[in-house]
Amino acid sequence: MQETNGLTGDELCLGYHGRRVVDCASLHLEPARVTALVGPNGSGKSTLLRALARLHHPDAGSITFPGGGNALDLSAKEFARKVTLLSQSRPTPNGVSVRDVVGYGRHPHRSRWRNDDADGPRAIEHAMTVTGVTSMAERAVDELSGGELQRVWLATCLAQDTGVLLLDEPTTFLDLRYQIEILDLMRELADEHGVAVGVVLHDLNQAAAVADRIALLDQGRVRATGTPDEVLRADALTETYGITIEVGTDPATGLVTTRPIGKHLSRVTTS
Ligand SMILES: Nc1ncnc2c1ncn2[C@@H]1O[C@H](COP(=O)(O)OP(=O)(O)OP(=O)(O)O)[C@@H](O)[C@H]1O
Repeated sequence: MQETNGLTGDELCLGYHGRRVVDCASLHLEPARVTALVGPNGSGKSTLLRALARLHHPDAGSITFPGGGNALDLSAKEFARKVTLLSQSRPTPNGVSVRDVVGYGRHPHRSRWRNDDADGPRAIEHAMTVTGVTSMAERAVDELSGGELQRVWLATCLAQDTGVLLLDEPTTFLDLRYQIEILDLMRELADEHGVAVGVVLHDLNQAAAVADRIALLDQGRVRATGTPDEVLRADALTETYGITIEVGTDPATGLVTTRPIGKHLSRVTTS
């Protein structure tokens, strides 16, 4: 495991056009751990992740690597060798092949004047294999389905080969198989390669299953952080989401499970 993996946002204040949307939020992404950010729409998850990826400048607070190095001091290329973000939406280039888009991930590893990225071809092939896009390598990305494209962008991030991987709703658009494979991949990257993974997930049960730690955001504040058992509490979730959420234990796995209760359920619970 690389000891330099990991990233800490401390007391981050973030806003748009003077409107504060994240208020003194701290988030510690540990090496070899998956940290899930959960919370309602608009609670600030993407903004916080984007700030950690240096795509949103903080009004206050710090972003540091283990050992105290200031993430904001690095050049863009140095930073991109350490941290990557799979964002919710990226502009899709026209007529560019899947293999070439995945190759974009190697940009931080290439010098300006010559192609000296010896690990590049292996990293690109590996990233395409684990995301299941090898069979579409020569296709143009603008001809792919939403889920196929999501996997290509994930492959691009993996090819970047960073110690910190930030993923904003990576399972969106994906069918069940690829949702589960991406969760498995996150665990593998953390467990076998020591990567610090920070991931925004809406599915609380997926978060409980994959994450070592969960941060629950509520109106721009981190309401709770800890293990899934510590954070996924019925009272806190019900208050945060504004809907009754029951919490239990999955008898098959022993994992904490959550069940939002909607009126539609009365159709099956009353007869
Ligand atoms: N580009 C922007 N300009 C102005 N306000 C923005 C912008 N992006 C997000 N916001 C606002 O910032 C707040 C936090 O948004 P953010 O996208 O971080 O929330 P989120 O928790 O990721 O939400 P979701 O679950 O819907 O993706 C929201 O009130 C949102 O409307």
